[in-house]
Amino acid sequence: MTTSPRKIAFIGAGNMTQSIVGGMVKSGYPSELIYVSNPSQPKLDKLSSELHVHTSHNNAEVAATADVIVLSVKPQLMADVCAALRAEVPNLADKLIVTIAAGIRIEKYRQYLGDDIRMIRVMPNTPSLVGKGMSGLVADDRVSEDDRSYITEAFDGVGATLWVANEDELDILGAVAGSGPAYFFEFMASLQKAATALGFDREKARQMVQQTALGAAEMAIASELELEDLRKQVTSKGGSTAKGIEVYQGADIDDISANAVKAAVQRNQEMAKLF
Ligand SMILES: NC(=O)C1=CN([C@@H]2O[C@H](COP(=O)(O)OP(=O)(O)OC[C@H]3O[C@@H](n4cnc5c(N)ncnc54)[C@H](O)[C@@H]3O)[C@@H](O)[C@H]2O)C=CC1
Ligand SMILES: O=C(O)[C@@H]1CCC=N1
Repeated sequence: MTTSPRKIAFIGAGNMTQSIVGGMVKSGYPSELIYVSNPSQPKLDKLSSELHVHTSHNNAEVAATADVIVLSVKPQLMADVCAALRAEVPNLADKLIVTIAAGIRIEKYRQYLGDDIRMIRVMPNTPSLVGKGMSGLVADDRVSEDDRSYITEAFDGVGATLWVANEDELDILGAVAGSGPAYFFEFMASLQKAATALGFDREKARQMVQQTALGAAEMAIASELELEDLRKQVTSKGGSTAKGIEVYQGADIDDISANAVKAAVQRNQEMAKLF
């Protein structure tokens, strides 16, 4: 790391923490500087045996030890978890507080943790586990340049980072990239089912789908062409792809994606009010 190493504590060891911590350790973040707390033991066992990070059942203990606290519990638990941290951890204002929870606004965390906290909201996604994450970030105006560089570097280690202008944009980024892996897996599973329905076994169907998804994503990254033009390169006039694409366009795939993203943004906004 080019920024000074810091002790970082994850509160909650669920899917997203496992992905981020796994990716961070793989990218060279020192595991002895990573702390994770969770109520149940099995997830902690996996983290300590495979990644050699510190683990605990005690949120306040790991939070007190760390310079950076990453709040990684479900939004509906956030108020209670923060209340306990506020009661039990001294000098919260001296630490950088990061949250990966969807929806909940920085203003709300000030109510939960104190008006003097400094905070960064990160919206990551699960491909962080394999170093291909996409994380959106937004900070309050108390966060220093060094804090920004530190957290950018930590999340660059597990993929790409994109700073957004405000929390409304983070809700949109979350609906596209945070939730996005689920949309792609849904689509991939549907293609797998289509191939198995025509006689392929699941394994072979999966191989052809996942390799094609990887190839398409890598081509999109490598190319300066518009995505639409890359699509056209595959679609020979009078050929087979044109027939397949006609079916997707007939079902108005643009409309489906627009509605999916709007629904997810709306839920982020609801969670901001609820939790
Ligand atoms: N899963 C995803 O793809 C993404 C999730 N997020 C956000 O990440 C956060 C966590 O989500 P997931 O990891 O998917 O959820 P999860 O349910 O897999 O993990 C939450 C973890 O928190 C633990 N937990 C419950 N009560 C606790 C407490 N009092 N103290 C400490 N830990 C406690 C649970 O045992 C569980 O291991 C959520 O706020 C979500 O909005 C953000 C982006 C993507
Ligand atoms: O479904 C959720 O609420 C979280 C946020 C983005 C992905 N998972």
